[in-house]
Amino acid sequence: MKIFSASQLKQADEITIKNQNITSEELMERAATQVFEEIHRRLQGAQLPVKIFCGIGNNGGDGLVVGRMLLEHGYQVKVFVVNYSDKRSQDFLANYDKIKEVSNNWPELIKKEEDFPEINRGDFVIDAMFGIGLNRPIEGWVGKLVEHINNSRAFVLAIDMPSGLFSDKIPAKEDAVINANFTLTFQTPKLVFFLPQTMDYVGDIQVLDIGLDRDFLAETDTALELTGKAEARELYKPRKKNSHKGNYGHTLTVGGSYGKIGSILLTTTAALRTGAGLCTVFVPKCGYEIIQTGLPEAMVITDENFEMLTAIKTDLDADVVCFGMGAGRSEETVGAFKELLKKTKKPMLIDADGINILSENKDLLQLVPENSILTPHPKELQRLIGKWQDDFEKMEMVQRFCLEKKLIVVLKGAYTFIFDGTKISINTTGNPGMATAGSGDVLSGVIAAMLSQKYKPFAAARLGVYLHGKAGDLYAEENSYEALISGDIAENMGRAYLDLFKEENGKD
Ligand SMILES: NC(=O)C1=CN([C@@H]2O[C@H](COP(=O)(O)OP(=O)(O)OC[C@H]3O[C@@H](n4cnc5c(N)ncnc54)[C@H](O)[C@@H]3O)[C@@H](O)[C@H]2O)[C@@H](O)CC1
Ligand SMILES: Nc1ncnc2c1ncn2[C@@H]1O[C@H](COP(=O)(O)OP(=O)(O)O)[C@@H](O)[C@H]1O
Ligand SMILES: [K+]
Repeated sequence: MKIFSASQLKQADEITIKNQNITSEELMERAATQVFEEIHRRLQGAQLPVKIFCGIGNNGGDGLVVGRMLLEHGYQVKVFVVNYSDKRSQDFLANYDKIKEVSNNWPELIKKEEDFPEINRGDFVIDAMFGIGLNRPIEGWVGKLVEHINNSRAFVLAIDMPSGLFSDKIPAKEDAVINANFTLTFQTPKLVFFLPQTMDYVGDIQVLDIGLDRDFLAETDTALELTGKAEARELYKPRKKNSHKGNYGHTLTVGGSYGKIGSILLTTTAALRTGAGLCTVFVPKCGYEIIQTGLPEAMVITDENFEMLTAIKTDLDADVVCFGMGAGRSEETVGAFKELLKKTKKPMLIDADGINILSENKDLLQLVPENSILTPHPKELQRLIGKWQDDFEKMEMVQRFCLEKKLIVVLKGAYTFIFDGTKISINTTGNPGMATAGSGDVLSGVIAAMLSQKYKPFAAARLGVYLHGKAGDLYAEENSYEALISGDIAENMGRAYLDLFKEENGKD
């Protein structure tokens, strides 16, 4: 699913109005009807106090329409107009009149702090103050109202966006932003829903298809895309019946050190579970028995050194080399990595200590084969590219790094972002149970196996990250977040593949 910017969405609104020969008021009615239907489906007529806070722009207009429909369906509703200015939008005004026609329960104006209503914990609050039109921080008494709503601990549903969130920048620490439990957003999720600095404001997300012009949406290019089930399914390449293990590539996983052989064992197990044809592991001597016993399916070659990697001597012409997990950063290992880089020509997967070595020896970056994939977590990324002011600057810095070095970066997190210098793909699977030792090692094996099965690097990263998260989700559904250990992710790769082709009421 594409992620459009606020200006692209405004353009989409205009083109839709023109091409479908409707008024903007009709489009608002259509959008807000969807919001109403979703709320009605969830509340089922429950008589809890519903308090709707409407701004005076089109987000407020949506709130008025929802309020009217809830009143018509017998809900216990109070609509408030947060009257921060007199510049009411036309569609707001039209709906302001309409709500007065259906009930004597007219909207109440809020003009100052003294007008704030009481909000109780059991209330259902609808935030329709600001949407994608917010262009400066919420100030004065309106900011205080945001605080008042947040402090109430009522359930808060935001229409389109939580008020106070910008679509293209991070609010300052002191800015007032609604803390929503749930956000019903129009047509496309907004980028800020996925950024570490802003994702907590949004709560659960549901996207409502409000029928904006299909051609415009299809033809308009966006750098940003979400990878959900539909996209992952598109990326998947079925196996040919007439095939052999050579078709699915030979993966060489290189890593481990004394006390950290488990990491490379996890990586290689994951690579085999993801479909690598053959796997060879290169480890220090101390890893020999551990790997042979723990994973009889893999072949093992050992370094001359017992505890760490010192020279990666092998004639194997692997389809993909995956380096770094548990490798450590000793001088000898840095030297071994340098030699490995010199002789590797195909795109590699570099993780963990591999990334740290590159950060400490930036000259090695020029030896990394084009289109290789780096899989840092935020700390590793910072060591590699330096500090950023905020998540927007971080994205720019990563894209620049990818372009300059011709690399792909998989930035791991609650939402994992995949960068290739021009496109950014945001993953939708995964859960907090995956915040556990070794889940990154498993991811390296998964993506390496995708490369060995001849997926193009960007696709390999997208599908690999999606399936890795899905495997974690399927395990957690039955066993809890807490009990998940990283080996479970590898064990559940099979279910993640099968799930690609399961229908779930058309949703992914
Ligand atoms: N046809 C359309 O344009 C549609 C728009 N829709 C809704 O319209 C919203 C966008 O509406 P608007 O563009 O009217 O903008 P908003 O309703 O988000 O904001 C209202 C206006 O307040 C002003 N403003 C911005 N920041 C402010 C601040 N800190 N303090 C005081 N005033 C401030 C701006 O001039 C802005 O236009 C979307 O988020 C969505 O909810 C939906 O009804 C779907 C259709
Ligand atoms: N809260 C979360 N939600 C979703 N995925 C998560 C969460 N926390 C961690 N993950 C995933 O788990 C993996 C952790 O990788 P990493 O930090 O390298 O761990 P390790 O070094 O222990 O292997 C990444 O793929 C990341 O996206
Ligand atoms: K809102």
